[in-house]
Amino acid sequence: MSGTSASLQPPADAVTPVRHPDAPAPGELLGAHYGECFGCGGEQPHGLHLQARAGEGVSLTAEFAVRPEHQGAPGLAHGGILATALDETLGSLNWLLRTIAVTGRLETDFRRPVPVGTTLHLEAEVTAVAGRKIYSRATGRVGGPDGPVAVRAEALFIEVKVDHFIDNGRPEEIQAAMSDPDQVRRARAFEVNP
Ligand SMILES: CCCCC/C=C\C/C=C\C/C=C\C/C=C\CCCC(=O)SCCNC(=O)CCNC(=O)[C@H](O)C(C)(C)COP(=O)(O)OP(=O)(O)OC[C@H]1O[C@@H](n2cnc3c(N)ncnc32)[C@H](O)[C@@H]1OP(=O)(O)O
Repeated sequence: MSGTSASLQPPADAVTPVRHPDAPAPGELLGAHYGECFGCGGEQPHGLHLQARAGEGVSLTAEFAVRPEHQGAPGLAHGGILATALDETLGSLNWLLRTIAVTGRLETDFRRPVPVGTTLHLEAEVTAVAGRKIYSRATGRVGGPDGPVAVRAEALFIEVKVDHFIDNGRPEEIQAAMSDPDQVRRARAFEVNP
């Protein structure tokens, strides 16, 4: 990684991340955090349909199948779409901490082009936690889970309360989400983070 900015360096008092005891077991699919999510939602026809699987510790893997609708240059994935795949993968890590958090900063390196028709094999881990700040990194490989690195990212996520979404989201979608008891129960349970 070249030239990561200072705000992505954990402070001296940062602690090692701790996997929540109720986190999905290694190998288990995490499932979508919201059905309409562009990154992971099964009900989002335009989305990436990324599926993340819990790894050991506070890590996970995910796969992104690059389709023709993801092109930037002819036959190649758009860089912003690849950044989205990285963002979603990194965001999914917070599930293992049982913390609700949003992306504050995302720095991405694009090292190799990613052709349409290939699968991007992603892996991500939380590296440190300092108060509400969650530091993480991810890589995406082509040609298999051990293939060459095509993209890399480092990120800072910031923990938020459920009210972050209620206060800022569009009322239509918030009302729909709040009428889904599973969504509300899960979000509130994560907020308490016992
Ligand atoms: C019932 C309804 C249910 C709805 C819930 C549904 C589902 C919920 C479940 C999970 C969903 C969660 C996330 C989705 C998961 C994956 C999707 C991919 C992730 C995303 O796509 S997510 C969207 C993009 N994301 C944003 O939409 C964020 C916009 N943003 C803000 O909303 C604010 O900006 C916020 C909240 C981030 C902070 O605001 P704030 O007022 O709470 O706190 P503050 O500003 O004090 O920052 C605290 C400390 O972080 C440092 N800090 C902040 N930002 C920094 C930066 N950029 N660089 C370096 N340091 C930074 C400060 O410097 C300070 O540091 P210090 O404490 O040392 O002073």
